[in-house]
Amino acid sequence: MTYKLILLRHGHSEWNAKNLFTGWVDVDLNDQGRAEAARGGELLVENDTLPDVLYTSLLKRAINTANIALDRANRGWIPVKRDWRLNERHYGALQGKDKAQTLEEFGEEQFMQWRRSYDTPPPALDDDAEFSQIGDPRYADLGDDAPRTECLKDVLERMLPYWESDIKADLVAGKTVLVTAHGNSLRALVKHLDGISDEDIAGLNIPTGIPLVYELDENFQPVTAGGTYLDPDAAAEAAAAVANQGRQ
Ligand SMILES: O=C(O)[C@@H](CO)OP(=O)(O)O
Repeated sequence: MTYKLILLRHGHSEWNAKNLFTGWVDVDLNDQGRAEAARGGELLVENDTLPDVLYTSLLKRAINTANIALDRANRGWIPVKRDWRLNERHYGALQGKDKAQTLEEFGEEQFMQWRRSYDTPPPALDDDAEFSQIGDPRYADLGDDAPRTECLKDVLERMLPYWESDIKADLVAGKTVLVTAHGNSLRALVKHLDGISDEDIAGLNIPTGIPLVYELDENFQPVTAGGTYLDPDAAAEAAAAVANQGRQ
């Protein structure tokens, strides 16, 4: 008995294209992102990997990616659960900042520590800053616990309880689960599934719009380490592009 989990990072967003740190800012997909999402849906069909239930973050780039992909797979009718715990990492005071300018201003070491270290969050974002989410009704239940910045460790800690309580329960019920989320929230989940060390996770980048399928054994261990991208060549190329952001 194995479980099937599909991870899908949203397609390119307007801010990916502008090379801005995004985090919890609710930017939409651009045309490239919508095309990637549609291709993601086709890959699900071509590989006969159709989800029974969908999980998304509360951010429209993930929601719309899932809608487009599932529509293409004629699967728009499956039940949906959304939770802030699948949101992108809150990027703190870097939200809305240009990645290339940030690299230039702070240097490679600090830039990469903020982007990819496991436990160093960027400086916190002020509540009255332009790109703050404080006061956004979708996070009202969080009250004062709403994050003002997060490192990957924080993302893992807020995401894992939801994985345990909800997502795993659907897998155990025999459902093929699609999680449509973000570069860093999916890195956190992959770190957990594959048992990647705090150091090695820095080198892992998730490409946009390409389904990553995990077959998990009864202990939720991946049958194939790292899962299987439904288009491995495109995934390798796109992951390298993510790694190089800020440098073009
Ligand atoms: O800006 C962001 O929110 C993320 C994902 O796009 O960027 P990075 O890959 O630099 O963590």
